[in-house]
Amino acid sequence: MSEIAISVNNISKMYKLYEKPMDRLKESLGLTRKKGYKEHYALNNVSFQVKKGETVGIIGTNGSGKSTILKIITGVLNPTQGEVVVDGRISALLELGAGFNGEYSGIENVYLNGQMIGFSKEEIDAKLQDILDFADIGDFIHQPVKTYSSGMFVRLAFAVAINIEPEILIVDEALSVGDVFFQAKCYRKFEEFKEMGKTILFVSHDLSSIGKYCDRVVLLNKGEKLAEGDAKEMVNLYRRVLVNQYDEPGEQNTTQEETPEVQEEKSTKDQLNLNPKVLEYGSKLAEIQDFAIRDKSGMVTNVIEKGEEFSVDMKIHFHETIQEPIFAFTIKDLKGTEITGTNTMYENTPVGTQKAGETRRITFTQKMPLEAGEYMLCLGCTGYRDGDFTVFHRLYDVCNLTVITDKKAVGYFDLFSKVTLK
Ligand SMILES: Nc1ncnc2c1ncn2[C@@H]1O[C@H](COP(=O)(O)OP(=O)(O)OP(=O)(O)O)[C@@H](O)[C@H]1O
Repeated sequence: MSEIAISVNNISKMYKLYEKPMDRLKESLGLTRKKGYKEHYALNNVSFQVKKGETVGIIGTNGSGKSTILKIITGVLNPTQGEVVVDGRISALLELGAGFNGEYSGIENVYLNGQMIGFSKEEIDAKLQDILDFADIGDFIHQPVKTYSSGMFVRLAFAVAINIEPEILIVDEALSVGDVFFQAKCYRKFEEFKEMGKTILFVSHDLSSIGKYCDRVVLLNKGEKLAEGDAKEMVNLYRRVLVNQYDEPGEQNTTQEETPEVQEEKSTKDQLNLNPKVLEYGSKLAEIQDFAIRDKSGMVTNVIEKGEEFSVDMKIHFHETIQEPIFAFTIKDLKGTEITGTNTMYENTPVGTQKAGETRRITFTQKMPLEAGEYMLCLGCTGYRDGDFTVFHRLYDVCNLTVITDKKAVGYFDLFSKVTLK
């Protein structure tokens, strides 16, 4: 019996991107010899294997080809080149609701899905209760699925996918939808699956789950396999990709060798994943010209590990003499709630008088207590002029801050509890 559950061999997927819809029509009717399209490779010669019983993660930036490879493996999409060999019954959770018919009720869809994978009505009858219990969506199960919220959709799809006893489970991000309890239930099922020696292939942006569950990780970048290997190593490499610090082999670029000192001389903010729609506010008498988030080694990055030291720094140029400016940073969640933050006033760090034409660089260094997730960073320089509170410069949601961890906690932050047992 083969050791390999999934073998992806030199897979490429090319899309023709037409400049004008008419060009597509002309070509399909054979009316032109001119190539009116650009070739876009969603995947370019990608190969990897998944052994039976392994949990393998696929990571990569948006558009790197993660969903495309899963669709090709599950047969939803045909590759332009290459082949995929699968050994074992696959159950896949791809895009929301894929394989569901919106007009049918939840129950009808359970039967539809089961029969598509090759189960008889009797076999599905026997599994129905487990599916309904796992989905736990009450009477909605009798409603057409087009009336479901995305969370309900995922509950039902996941319940079907895992209760039909697949040998290979393929999941595309679905777990990020739905409430935390349901996610926890799904991850428990993941662990059960792993223990039963089943094969799991999953795509996620949640680097904590990748680190926790994957035996191995494939890192895709711009449609190509950049590397594959140990989860921690790949997550670290991915962090470099995220801040454009990964050099492709053969590129005349030395950023990978850069020390924090070399980075210092250049603009640091451009090494971060910046918000293109940053909102600015203030008189700009003092202007935030540059900033950075750094990990404990001093590397500029948007990704920080929970519990590790990190720093936020900014470079401020003073266009006018200002007495006692206040430098501040705030971390918000994606809903805009201020989670934490501080400033030089709260930290009892008097800044003194800054003369017109001067530039200062201020660094806040602290441990990251926040729970894994996505946050936004805001920066500010304020103060008092003639007794009135004045905003000199504020940058709202200037960049994202991703916190990763393989140690979970409940809620927004970790208490870092010490546990004693007597
Ligand atoms: N039908 C299509 N026509 C043209 N291009 C497509 C099509 N589907 C996908 N692509 C392109 O293929 C590339 C890979 O897309 P894919 O959805 O696999 O990326 P991904 O890594 O899953 O991204 P995300 O993290 O945003 O889900 C992207 O550049 C995308 O724009």
